[in-house]
Amino acid sequence: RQPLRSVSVAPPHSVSDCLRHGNSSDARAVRAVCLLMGGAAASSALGYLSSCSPTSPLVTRAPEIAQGSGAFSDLPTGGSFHTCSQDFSKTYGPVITVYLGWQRIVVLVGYDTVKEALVDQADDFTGRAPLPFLYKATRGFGIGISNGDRWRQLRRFSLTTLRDFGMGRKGMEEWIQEESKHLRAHIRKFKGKPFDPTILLSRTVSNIVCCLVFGQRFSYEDKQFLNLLSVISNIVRFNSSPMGMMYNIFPWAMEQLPGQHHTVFARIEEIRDFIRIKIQEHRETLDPSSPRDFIDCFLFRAHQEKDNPSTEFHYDNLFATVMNLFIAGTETTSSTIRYALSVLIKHKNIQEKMQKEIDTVIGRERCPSMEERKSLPFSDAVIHEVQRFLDMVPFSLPHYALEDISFRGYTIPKGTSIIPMLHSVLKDEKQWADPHSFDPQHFLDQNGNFKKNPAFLPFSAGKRACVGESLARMELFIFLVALLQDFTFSCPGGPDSINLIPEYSSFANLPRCYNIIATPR
Ligand code: HEM
Repeated sequence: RQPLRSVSVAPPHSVSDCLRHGNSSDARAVRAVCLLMGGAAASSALGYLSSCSPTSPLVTRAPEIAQGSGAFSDLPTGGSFHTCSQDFSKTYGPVITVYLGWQRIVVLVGYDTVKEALVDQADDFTGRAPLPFLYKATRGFGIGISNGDRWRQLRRFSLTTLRDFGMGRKGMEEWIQEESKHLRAHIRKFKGKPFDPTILLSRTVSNIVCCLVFGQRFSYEDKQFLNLLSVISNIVRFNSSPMGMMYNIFPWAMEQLPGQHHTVFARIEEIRDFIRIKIQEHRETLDPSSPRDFIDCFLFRAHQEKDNPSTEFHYDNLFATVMNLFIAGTETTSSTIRYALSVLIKHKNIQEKMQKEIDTVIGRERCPSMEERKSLPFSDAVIHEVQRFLDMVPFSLPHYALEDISFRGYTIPKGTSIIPMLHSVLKDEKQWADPHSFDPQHFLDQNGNFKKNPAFLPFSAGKRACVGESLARMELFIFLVALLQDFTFSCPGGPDSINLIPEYSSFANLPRCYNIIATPR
C-alpha cells in the first residue's frame, strides 16, 4: 500500500488553503494539515491501516492488552481511522483535514476541540453530513439525516414526545424493570449452560424502544421480531465493515459493483414493510384523545397540520424517524450491555465488588431503580467506564458545514463533513489518568464517591447529541444491576479467553460475541 502523503502547511485562512500552501512553520497552537490521500491510502484510513507496514510513520501502535494477564492493561488499536487521527493530531494539531477519495473531511481531535465546536459553537456545528448509507436507507427523511427546519421540528417533536412517554422518568423505569424480569426469566431457562446472549439482549433492549414507538413489546419467541433484529444487526455490522465504509465514500461506484451492500439494502425492505404495517394499524385505531405511543402522537400532529403545505409532519418523516429510533435504540445499548458482561467475566474481582455493593444497598429481591444509582457509586463508575472504554461510536455520526464555519481562526468551507472524534475525547490523555486502561477509578474520588468527568461524551454533545441518551443510561443501569442481583457470570473458556478488543472497529466498535454462563446466585 502507498503510505499517506502528508503536507504540513502555513496557517491557512481556510482549510482548503491547505491544498494551495507549501511548507511553512506554524506558530499557532492550532494547525490544520491536509492529508492528501491516494486511492489506496483512502482505504487505509478506512480501517486497513493495521495491515500497513509498521514502519510507516502513519501507523502508530497503541499499547496492548496483556492477553491472559487478567490485568487492566491497554487496548491495541491497530490503525483504524479514529486511532490514526489521534496520532496525526500529535503532529498536526487538533484540527485536521483529510481527503477520503474526493470528500473533504475536517476531523476534530480531543476534548477541548470537540467541546468548543459542539457546545460553544453549537449553532455552527449542528449540520449532519449526507452519509450515503443512511441517506439511501431513509431517502433523506427523518431526524437522523435531516438538516435545517426539518431537523429542528423533528428533533423538538421527538424529544418532547419521548419525554412525555416517560423517557428518563419513572414511567420508563417501570417498563425497563418489567423487561428485566423477562430477561432474567429467560436466562434462568439456560440452567447454567453456556449461551450466546447477543440476540437475547437485543430483544430485551429493543422491546423498550418498541414500547415507546409502537406501543407494544414482542415475545422473545416472536419470529418476525427476531428477523428484524437480525436485519438491524446486519445494518450496523455492515456499516462498521470496510465494505460499508467504502460504500459511504464511493456510493456511486459501489452501486455498480456486486456485494453485500445490495443484500443489506434488500433486507432493509423488511424493516420498511414492518413499519409500514405498524403505521397503518395505528392509523386505523387512532384515538386523538389518548395517544398510545410515538406513532400516534406523530399522526395526530400530522392531522393538525394537514392544511399546511410545508409541514414536516408527513408520512416520509414519520417512517424514517421511526426507523432511526428503532435501529439506533437497539444495537448500541444491547452491545454495550454485552460488552459490560465480557468485562465483568474477564475481571471477576470487579464483578464481585459490584455484587457486594448491590447486595448491601438493594438486596436481591427488589428491582433496582434509578434513585439507587447515587448509593451505588462503584457500580455506576463501572458502567460509565464500560461506555468510555468501549467507545461505541468512535467518530460519532458525521456533522456538516451547512455554511462556511469560522473555527479557531480557520474557515471550514460550506459542504465539508466534520468528524467530532469522540474516540479522542474518551481516550484524551489530558482528561483521563490512564485512558487506555479499563479503570473504574476514572469515575471515583479518593473516598469512593462517584466523580463526573466532562469528557465522558459517548453520546456526543451539543444540539445534535443522541436523543436516546437518558433512555440508554437508564437501560444500562437497570438491566446490568438486575442481572448481577440474580446471576454470577463466567464463560466456558475462562476469563483469559475474553478479548475486549472490538470485533469491528470503525463506524461502531462492536464487541466480540461469547458464549457465557449465568450461574443463579
Ligand atoms: C449506548 C447507547 C447509545 C449510544 C452510545 C449512542 C450514541 C449516539 C451518538 C454518538 C450519536 C451522534 C450524535 C452527534 O451527531 O453528535 C447519536 C445520535 C442519535 N441517537 Fe443515539 N446512542 C445510543 C442510544 C440511543 C437510543 C436508545 C436511541 C433511541 C431511543 C438513540 C437515538 C439516536 C438518534 C435518533 C440520533 C440522531 C440524533 C440527531 O441526528 O439529531 N440512541 N447517538
